[in-house]
Amino acid sequence: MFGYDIGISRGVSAMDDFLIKFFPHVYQTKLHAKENNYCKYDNWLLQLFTSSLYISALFASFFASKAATKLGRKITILIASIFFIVGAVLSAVAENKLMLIFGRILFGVGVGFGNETVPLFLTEVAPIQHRGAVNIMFQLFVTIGIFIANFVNYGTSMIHPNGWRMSLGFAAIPAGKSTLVKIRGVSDVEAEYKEIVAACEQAKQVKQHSLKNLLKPASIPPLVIGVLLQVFQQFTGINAIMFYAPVLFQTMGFKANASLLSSVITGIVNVGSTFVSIYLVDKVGRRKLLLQACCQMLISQLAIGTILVTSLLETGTLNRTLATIVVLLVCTYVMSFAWSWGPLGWLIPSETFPLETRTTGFAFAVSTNMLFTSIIAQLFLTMLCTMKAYIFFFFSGWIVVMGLFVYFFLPETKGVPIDSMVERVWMQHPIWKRLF
Ligand SMILES: OC[C@H]1O[C@](O)(CO)[C@@H](O)[C@@H]1O
Repeated sequence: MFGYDIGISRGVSAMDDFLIKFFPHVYQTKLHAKENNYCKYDNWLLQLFTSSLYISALFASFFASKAATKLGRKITILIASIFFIVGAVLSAVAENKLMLIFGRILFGVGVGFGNETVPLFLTEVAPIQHRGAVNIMFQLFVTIGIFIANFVNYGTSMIHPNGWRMSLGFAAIPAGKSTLVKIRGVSDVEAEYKEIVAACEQAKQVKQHSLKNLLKPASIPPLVIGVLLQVFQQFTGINAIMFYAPVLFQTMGFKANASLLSSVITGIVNVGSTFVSIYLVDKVGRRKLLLQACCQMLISQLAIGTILVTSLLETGTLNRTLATIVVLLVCTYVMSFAWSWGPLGWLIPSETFPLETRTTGFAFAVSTNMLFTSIIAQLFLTMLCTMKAYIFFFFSGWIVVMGLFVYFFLPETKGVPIDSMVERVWMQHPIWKRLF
Protein backbone atom coordinates (compact mmCIF):
# COMPACT_ATOMS: atom_id res chain seq x y z
CA MET A 1 0.00 0.00 0.00
CA PHE A 2 2.85 2.34 0.93
CA GLY A 3 4.76 1.56 -2.25
CA TYR A 4 1.65 1.70 -4.44
CA ASP A 5 0.89 5.17 -3.19
CA ILE A 6 4.43 6.44 -3.78
CA GLY A 7 4.16 5.24 -7.35
CA ILE A 8 0.60 6.41 -7.97
CA SER A 9 0.82 9.99 -6.75
CA ARG A 10 3.66 10.92 -9.01
CA GLY A 11 1.88 9.76 -12.17
CA VAL A 12 -1.50 11.12 -11.17
CA SER A 13 -0.09 14.58 -10.51
CA ALA A 14 1.12 14.71 -14.11
CA MET A 15 -2.25 13.62 -15.64
CA ASP A 16 -4.08 16.37 -17.53
CA ASP A 17 -7.62 15.29 -16.48
CA PHE A 18 -6.58 15.37 -12.85
CA LEU A 19 -4.92 18.77 -13.17
CA ILE A 20 -7.88 20.25 -15.06
CA LYS A 21 -10.28 19.13 -12.31
CA PHE A 22 -8.31 20.12 -9.24
CA PHE A 23 -5.41 22.31 -10.29
CA PRO A 24 -6.47 24.25 -13.40
CA HIS A 25 -3.75 26.88 -12.86
CA VAL A 26 -1.05 24.25 -12.97
CA TYR A 27 -2.63 22.87 -16.13
CA GLN A 28 -2.56 26.30 -17.77
CA THR A 29 1.09 26.79 -16.83
CA LYS A 30 1.87 23.33 -18.15
CA LEU A 31 0.12 24.09 -21.47
CA HIS A 32 2.10 27.23 -22.01
CA ALA A 33 5.41 25.98 -20.69
CA LYS A 34 8.19 24.64 -22.83
CA GLU A 35 8.82 20.88 -22.57
CA ASN A 36 11.87 21.34 -20.34
CA ASN A 37 10.68 24.10 -18.06
CA TYR A 38 11.86 23.44 -14.53
CA CYS A 39 8.95 25.29 -12.91
CA LYS A 40 5.85 24.06 -14.67
CA TYR A 41 4.58 21.87 -11.85
CA ASP A 42 5.67 24.13 -9.01
CA ASN A 43 2.43 24.62 -7.09
CA TRP A 44 2.20 24.20 -3.35
CA LEU A 45 -1.31 22.74 -3.38
CA LEU A 46 -0.34 20.12 -5.92
CA GLN A 47 2.60 19.21 -3.71
CA LEU A 48 0.26 19.10 -0.73
CA PHE A 49 -1.70 16.41 -2.60
CA THR A 50 1.37 14.18 -2.34
CA SER A 51 2.70 15.27 1.03
CA SER A 52 -0.56 15.40 3.06
CA LEU A 53 -0.47 11.63 3.24
CA TYR A 54 2.96 11.57 4.81
CA ILE A 55 2.14 14.29 7.32
CA SER A 56 -0.83 12.29 8.53
CA ALA A 57 1.24 9.07 8.62
CA LEU A 58 3.79 10.89 10.74
CA PHE A 59 1.28 11.52 13.53
CA ALA A 60 -0.47 8.19 13.07
CA SER A 61 2.73 6.22 13.67
CA PHE A 62 2.73 7.31 17.34
CA PHE A 63 -0.84 6.10 17.84
CA ALA A 64 0.16 2.95 16.01
CA SER A 65 3.02 2.41 18.44
CA LYS A 66 0.55 2.48 21.34
CA ALA A 67 -1.80 0.14 19.47
CA ALA A 68 1.06 -2.24 18.62
CA THR A 69 1.99 -2.47 22.30
CA LYS A 70 -1.54 -2.73 23.67
CA LEU A 71 -3.39 -4.68 20.95
CA GLY A 72 -0.52 -6.48 19.33
CA ARG A 73 1.05 -6.24 15.90
CA LYS A 74 -1.61 -8.18 13.96
CA ILE A 75 -4.62 -6.13 15.06
CA THR A 76 -2.71 -2.94 14.29
CA ILE A 77 -2.05 -4.19 10.77
CA LEU A 78 -5.78 -4.89 10.39
CA ILE A 79 -6.59 -1.33 11.50
CA ALA A 80 -4.19 -0.08 8.82
CA SER A 81 -6.13 -1.97 6.13
CA ILE A 82 -9.41 -0.38 7.14
CA PHE A 83 -7.95 3.12 6.82
CA PHE A 84 -6.46 2.16 3.46
CA ILE A 85 -9.84 1.15 2.07
CA VAL A 86 -11.73 4.23 3.28
CA GLY A 87 -8.93 6.58 2.22
CA ALA A 88 -8.56 5.05 -1.24
CA VAL A 89 -12.30 5.09 -1.93
CA LEU A 90 -12.69 8.67 -0.76
CA SER A 91 -9.87 10.01 -2.91
CA ALA A 92 -11.07 8.00 -5.91
CA VAL A 93 -14.57 9.52 -5.78
CA ALA A 94 -13.35 13.01 -4.81
CA GLU A 95 -15.30 15.87 -6.31
CA ASN A 96 -13.26 18.67 -4.80
CA LYS A 97 -9.83 19.36 -3.30
CA LEU A 98 -11.10 18.93 0.25
CA MET A 99 -12.38 15.39 -0.35
CA LEU A 100 -9.22 14.57 -2.21
CA ILE A 101 -6.90 15.71 0.56
CA PHE A 102 -9.12 14.18 3.27
CA GLY A 103 -8.92 10.83 1.47
CA ARG A 104 -5.14 11.18 1.36
CA ILE A 105 -5.05 11.91 5.09
CA LEU A 106 -7.03 8.74 5.92
CA PHE A 107 -4.81 6.72 3.62
CA GLY A 108 -1.86 8.25 5.44
CA VAL A 109 -3.16 6.92 8.75
CA GLY A 110 -3.09 3.47 7.15
CA VAL A 111 0.51 4.02 6.05
CA GLY A 112 1.48 5.14 9.56
CA PHE A 113 -0.10 2.05 11.13
CA GLY A 114 1.32 -0.33 8.54
CA ASN A 115 4.84 1.07 8.49
CA GLU A 116 5.02 1.02 12.26
CA THR A 117 3.99 -2.60 12.65
CA VAL A 118 5.01 -4.61 9.62
CA PRO A 119 8.82 -4.14 9.83
CA LEU A 120 8.75 -4.76 13.61
CA PHE A 121 6.64 -7.87 13.23
CA LEU A 122 8.97 -9.29 10.58
CA THR A 123 12.10 -8.63 12.63
CA GLU A 124 10.57 -10.16 15.74
CA VAL A 125 9.41 -13.39 14.11
CA ALA A 126 12.52 -13.99 11.96
CA PRO A 127 15.18 -16.55 12.86
CA ILE A 128 18.33 -14.65 13.74
CA GLN A 129 20.49 -15.81 10.83
CA HIS A 130 17.88 -14.63 8.31
CA ARG A 131 16.57 -11.60 10.19
CA GLY A 132 17.82 -9.10 7.62
CA ALA A 133 16.37 -11.00 4.69
CA VAL A 134 12.97 -11.49 6.34
CA ASN A 135 12.70 -7.82 7.31
CA ILE A 136 13.62 -6.71 3.80
CA MET A 137 10.44 -8.40 2.53
CA PHE A 138 8.80 -5.17 3.71
CA GLN A 139 10.91 -2.98 1.44
CA LEU A 140 10.64 -5.59 -1.34
CA PHE A 141 6.89 -5.14 -1.39
CA VAL A 142 7.28 -1.36 -1.22
CA THR A 143 9.27 -1.56 -4.44
CA ILE A 144 6.76 -3.97 -6.00
CA GLY A 145 3.96 -1.58 -5.04
CA ILE A 146 5.76 1.29 -6.75
CA PHE A 147 6.28 -0.85 -9.82
CA ILE A 148 2.64 -1.97 -10.10
CA ALA A 149 1.55 1.64 -9.68
CA ASN A 150 3.71 2.65 -12.65
CA PHE A 151 1.88 0.18 -14.88
CA VAL A 152 -1.52 1.16 -13.56
CA ASN A 153 -0.75 4.82 -14.25
CA TYR A 154 0.50 4.01 -17.71
CA GLY A 155 -2.84 2.36 -18.52
CA THR A 156 -5.15 4.79 -16.77
CA SER A 157 -3.45 7.87 -18.24
CA MET A 158 -5.07 6.84 -21.54
CA ILE A 159 -8.57 6.62 -20.04
CA HIS A 160 -10.33 9.99 -20.11
CA PRO A 161 -11.56 11.78 -18.08
CA ASN A 162 -11.58 9.43 -15.06
CA GLY A 163 -8.42 7.37 -15.38
CA TRP A 164 -6.89 9.08 -12.35
CA ARG A 165 -9.84 7.88 -10.23
CA MET A 166 -9.00 4.30 -11.13
CA SER A 167 -5.36 4.83 -10.18
CA LEU A 168 -6.31 6.15 -6.75
CA GLY A 169 -9.16 3.67 -6.20
CA PHE A 170 -7.21 0.51 -7.09
CA ALA A 171 -5.32 1.02 -3.84
CA ALA A 172 -8.39 -0.34 -2.06
CA ILE A 173 -8.11 -3.76 -3.75
CA PRO A 174 -5.18 -5.36 -1.86
CA ALA A 175 -6.21 -3.75 1.45
CA GLY A 176 -9.81 -4.88 0.91
CA LYS A 177 -8.76 -8.41 0.19
CA SER A 178 -6.59 -8.76 3.28
CA THR A 179 -9.32 -7.34 5.49
CA LEU A 180 -11.90 -9.72 4.06
CA VAL A 181 -9.56 -12.63 4.61
CA LYS A 182 -9.26 -11.49 8.20
CA ILE A 183 -12.97 -11.23 8.90
CA ARG A 184 -13.98 -14.26 6.82
CA GLY A 185 -15.38 -17.22 8.76
CA VAL A 186 -16.46 -17.79 12.34
CA SER A 187 -14.25 -20.81 12.84
CA ASP A 188 -11.08 -18.77 13.32
CA VAL A 189 -12.42 -16.35 15.89
CA GLU A 190 -11.51 -18.41 18.91
CA ALA A 191 -7.84 -18.73 18.01
CA GLU A 192 -7.67 -15.07 17.10
CA TYR A 193 -9.33 -14.07 20.35
CA LYS A 194 -6.84 -16.08 22.38
CA GLU A 195 -4.01 -14.38 20.55
CA ILE A 196 -5.40 -10.96 21.40
CA VAL A 197 -5.74 -11.90 25.06
CA ALA A 198 -2.19 -13.27 25.08
CA ALA A 199 -0.87 -10.15 23.37
CA CYS A 200 -2.57 -7.92 25.95
CA GLU A 201 -1.09 -9.97 28.76
CA GLN A 202 2.35 -9.66 27.23
CA ALA A 203 1.95 -5.93 26.73
CA LYS A 204 1.14 -5.53 30.41
CA GLN A 205 4.44 -7.16 31.32
CA VAL A 206 6.40 -4.56 29.39
CA LYS A 207 7.14 -1.54 31.55
CA GLN A 208 5.30 1.54 30.41
CA HIS A 209 6.76 5.10 30.38
CA SER A 210 8.67 4.04 27.33
CA LEU A 211 9.11 7.69 26.34
CA LYS A 212 11.19 8.27 29.46
CA ASN A 213 13.08 5.04 28.84
CA LEU A 214 14.09 6.31 25.43
CA LEU A 215 16.55 8.60 27.16
CA LYS A 216 18.29 5.73 28.94
CA PRO A 217 21.71 4.68 27.56
CA ALA A 218 20.43 1.46 25.96
CA SER A 219 17.96 3.38 23.80
CA ILE A 220 19.96 6.47 22.88
CA PRO A 221 22.19 4.92 20.18
CA PRO A 222 19.30 3.18 18.39
CA LEU A 223 17.23 6.36 18.63
CA VAL A 224 19.94 8.57 17.14
CA ILE A 225 20.78 5.99 14.48
CA GLY A 226 17.14 5.15 13.68
CA VAL A 227 16.19 8.79 13.21
CA LEU A 228 19.29 9.78 11.25
CA LEU A 229 19.14 6.74 8.95
CA GLN A 230 15.67 7.84 7.92
CA VAL A 231 16.68 11.47 7.42
CA PHE A 232 19.60 10.33 5.31
CA GLN A 233 17.49 7.80 3.41
CA GLN A 234 15.35 10.65 2.18
CA PHE A 235 18.29 12.97 1.51
CA THR A 236 19.75 10.45 -0.89
CA GLY A 237 17.18 12.11 -3.16
CA ILE A 238 15.45 8.81 -3.95
CA ASN A 239 11.96 10.25 -3.84
CA ALA A 240 12.88 13.04 -6.16
CA ILE A 241 13.18 10.14 -8.60
CA MET A 242 10.35 7.98 -7.22
CA PHE A 243 7.64 10.62 -6.95
CA TYR A 244 8.58 12.75 -9.83
CA ALA A 245 10.37 10.54 -12.34
CA PRO A 246 7.90 11.26 -15.16
CA VAL A 247 7.97 14.96 -14.34
CA LEU A 248 11.73 14.88 -13.96
CA PHE A 249 12.32 13.01 -17.20
CA GLN A 250 9.96 15.36 -19.02
CA THR A 251 11.82 18.29 -17.54
CA MET A 252 15.04 16.80 -18.82
CA GLY A 253 13.56 16.93 -22.29
CA PHE A 254 12.11 13.44 -22.76
CA LYS A 255 8.68 13.19 -24.40
CA ALA A 256 5.72 12.18 -22.17
CA ASN A 257 5.68 8.48 -23.13
CA ALA A 258 9.43 8.07 -23.08
CA SER A 259 9.52 9.50 -19.60
CA LEU A 260 6.88 7.06 -18.33
CA LEU A 261 8.84 4.25 -19.92
CA SER A 262 12.06 5.38 -18.23
CA SER A 263 10.33 5.34 -14.89
CA VAL A 264 9.09 1.79 -15.54
CA ILE A 265 12.73 0.85 -16.15
CA THR A 266 13.82 2.40 -12.85
CA GLY A 267 10.95 0.51 -11.18
CA ILE A 268 12.28 -2.82 -12.45
CA VAL A 269 15.80 -1.97 -11.30
CA ASN A 270 14.42 -1.01 -7.89
CA VAL A 271 12.65 -4.35 -7.36
CA GLY A 272 15.51 -6.44 -8.77
CA SER A 273 18.19 -4.81 -6.66
CA THR A 274 16.16 -5.28 -3.49
CA PHE A 275 16.61 -9.04 -4.03
CA VAL A 276 20.37 -8.45 -4.01
CA SER A 277 19.97 -6.97 -0.57
CA ILE A 278 17.86 -9.90 0.63
CA TYR A 279 20.63 -12.22 -0.52
CA LEU A 280 23.55 -10.25 0.88
CA VAL A 281 22.37 -8.56 4.07
CA ASP A 282 22.92 -11.51 6.41
CA LYS A 283 26.16 -12.49 4.67
CA VAL A 284 28.17 -9.27 4.20
CA GLY A 285 26.28 -7.31 6.87
CA ARG A 286 24.67 -3.88 7.00
CA ARG A 287 27.67 -1.54 7.06
CA LYS A 288 29.33 -2.76 3.86
CA LEU A 289 26.10 -2.43 1.88
CA LEU A 290 25.53 1.14 3.10
CA LEU A 291 29.09 2.27 2.47
CA GLN A 292 29.34 0.68 -0.97
CA ALA A 293 26.06 2.31 -1.94
CA CYS A 294 27.24 5.75 -0.84
CA CYS A 295 30.12 5.52 -3.34
CA GLN A 296 27.89 4.32 -6.19
CA MET A 297 25.14 6.88 -5.50
CA LEU A 298 27.67 9.70 -5.25
CA ILE A 299 29.31 8.91 -8.58
CA SER A 300 25.91 8.54 -10.29
CA GLN A 301 24.51 11.80 -8.94
CA LEU A 302 27.64 13.81 -9.74
CA ALA A 303 27.64 12.46 -13.28
CA ILE A 304 23.92 13.21 -13.83
CA GLY A 305 24.36 16.72 -12.42
CA THR A 306 27.38 17.40 -14.62
CA ILE A 307 25.67 16.19 -17.82
CA LEU A 308 22.52 18.18 -17.14
CA VAL A 309 24.30 21.36 -16.09
CA THR A 310 26.68 21.36 -19.02
CA SER A 311 24.43 20.28 -21.87
CA LEU A 312 20.83 20.78 -20.88
CA LEU A 313 21.17 24.21 -19.36
CA GLU A 314 23.22 25.43 -22.31
CA THR A 315 21.36 23.97 -25.26
CA GLY A 316 17.95 23.31 -23.69
CA THR A 317 17.82 19.67 -24.87
CA LEU A 318 19.64 16.40 -24.39
CA ASN A 319 20.76 14.49 -27.45
CA ARG A 320 19.85 10.80 -27.68
CA THR A 321 23.19 9.53 -26.45
CA LEU A 322 23.26 11.79 -23.43
CA ALA A 323 19.64 11.05 -22.65
CA THR A 324 20.40 7.32 -22.65
CA ILE A 325 23.40 7.87 -20.40
CA VAL A 326 21.25 9.83 -17.95
CA VAL A 327 18.71 6.99 -17.78
CA LEU A 328 21.54 4.49 -17.21
CA LEU A 329 22.97 6.65 -14.44
CA VAL A 330 19.57 6.94 -12.81
CA CYS A 331 19.49 3.13 -12.89
CA THR A 332 22.92 2.72 -11.24
CA TYR A 333 21.79 5.21 -8.61
CA VAL A 334 18.44 3.47 -7.91
CA MET A 335 20.19 0.09 -7.91
CA SER A 336 22.58 1.01 -5.12
CA PHE A 337 19.86 2.71 -3.09
CA ALA A 338 17.68 -0.39 -3.38
CA TRP A 339 20.23 -2.77 -1.90
CA SER A 340 21.18 -0.44 0.93
CA TRP A 341 19.51 2.69 2.27
CA GLY A 342 16.02 1.67 1.14
CA PRO A 343 15.72 -1.59 3.09
CA LEU A 344 18.26 -0.90 5.85
CA GLY A 345 16.53 2.31 6.87
CA TRP A 346 13.76 0.00 8.16
CA LEU A 347 15.79 -3.02 9.20
CA ILE A 348 18.31 -1.36 11.50
CA PRO A 349 15.81 0.60 13.65
CA SER A 350 13.62 -2.51 13.94
CA GLU A 351 16.43 -4.66 15.35
CA THR A 352 18.32 -2.30 17.66
CA PHE A 353 15.85 -1.07 20.31
CA PRO A 354 15.40 -2.99 23.57
CA LEU A 355 11.88 -4.44 24.05
CA GLU A 356 10.66 -1.73 26.42
CA THR A 357 11.25 1.07 23.91
CA ARG A 358 10.90 -0.89 20.69
CA THR A 359 7.53 0.33 19.44
CA THR A 360 8.00 3.94 20.61
CA GLY A 361 11.56 4.13 19.35
CA PHE A 362 10.54 2.64 16.03
CA ALA A 363 7.69 5.17 15.80
CA PHE A 364 10.31 7.94 15.89
CA ALA A 365 12.11 6.29 12.99
CA VAL A 366 8.85 5.87 11.02
CA SER A 367 7.68 9.41 11.68
CA THR A 368 11.08 10.81 10.69
CA ASN A 369 10.83 8.90 7.44
CA MET A 370 7.35 10.33 6.86
CA LEU A 371 8.43 13.86 7.78
CA PHE A 372 11.36 13.88 5.41
CA THR A 373 9.42 12.08 2.67
CA SER A 374 6.82 14.84 2.91
CA ILE A 375 9.48 17.55 2.98
CA ILE A 376 10.95 16.17 -0.22
CA ALA A 377 7.47 15.74 -1.73
CA GLN A 378 6.55 19.28 -0.75
CA LEU A 379 9.78 21.02 -1.65
CA PHE A 380 11.23 19.06 -4.50
CA LEU A 381 9.37 20.82 -7.29
CA THR A 382 10.24 24.21 -5.81
CA MET A 383 13.86 23.15 -5.39
CA LEU A 384 13.93 21.89 -8.96
CA CYS A 385 12.52 25.22 -10.07
CA THR A 386 15.18 27.26 -8.26
CA MET A 387 18.23 24.97 -8.25
CA LYS A 388 17.56 23.34 -11.63
CA ALA A 389 20.02 20.56 -12.42
CA TYR A 390 22.23 21.70 -9.54
CA ILE A 391 19.82 19.82 -7.29
CA PHE A 392 21.86 16.67 -7.97
CA PHE A 393 24.91 18.31 -6.38
CA PHE A 394 22.79 19.17 -3.34
CA PHE A 395 21.94 15.49 -2.81
CA SER A 396 25.57 14.48 -3.51
CA GLY A 397 26.69 16.62 -0.57
CA TRP A 398 24.30 14.75 1.70
CA ILE A 399 25.58 11.40 0.47
CA VAL A 400 29.08 12.32 1.65
CA VAL A 401 27.72 13.25 5.10
CA MET A 402 25.79 9.98 5.47
CA GLY A 403 28.78 7.90 4.39
CA LEU A 404 30.87 9.48 7.15
CA PHE A 405 28.08 8.89 9.66
CA VAL A 406 27.91 5.18 8.84
CA TYR A 407 31.67 4.85 8.94
CA PHE A 408 32.02 6.37 12.41
CA PHE A 409 28.72 5.75 14.20
CA LEU A 410 27.02 2.68 12.82
CA PRO A 411 28.08 -0.67 14.31
CA GLU A 412 27.46 -3.98 12.55
CA THR A 413 24.32 -5.71 13.84
CA LYS A 414 24.34 -8.79 11.60
CA GLY A 415 23.84 -11.99 13.61
CA VAL A 416 23.46 -10.24 16.98
CA PRO A 417 20.31 -11.31 18.91
CA ILE A 418 18.02 -8.29 19.34
CA ASP A 419 18.07 -8.60 23.08
CA SER A 420 21.89 -8.59 23.32
CA MET A 421 22.54 -5.28 21.53
CA VAL A 422 23.67 -3.48 24.69
CA GLU A 423 26.46 -5.86 25.70
CA ARG A 424 27.46 -7.04 22.27
CA VAL A 425 27.15 -3.85 20.25
CA TRP A 426 26.81 -0.54 22.07
CA MET A 427 29.20 -1.31 24.92
CA GLN A 428 31.86 -2.45 22.44
CA HIS A 429 31.61 0.55 20.14
CA PRO A 430 34.39 3.20 20.43
CA ILE A 431 31.91 6.10 20.59
CA TRP A 432 28.68 4.66 22.01
CA LYS A 433 30.38 2.83 24.88
CA ARG A 434 30.97 6.19 26.57
CA LEU A 435 27.26 6.31 27.39
CA PHE A 436 27.53 3.35 29.74
O1 LIG B 1 12.08 2.18 -3.21
C1 LIG B 1 12.07 3.53 -2.93
C2 LIG B 1 11.19 3.84 -1.79
O2 LIG B 1 11.70 3.32 -0.62
C3 LIG B 1 11.51 4.24 0.44
O3 LIG B 1 12.72 4.84 0.74
C4 LIG B 1 10.95 3.52 1.63
O4 LIG B 1 11.91 2.74 2.20
C5 LIG B 1 10.59 5.26 -0.08
O5 LIG B 1 10.68 6.50 0.57
C6 LIG B 1 11.00 5.29 -1.51
O6 LIG B 1 10.06 5.86 -2.31
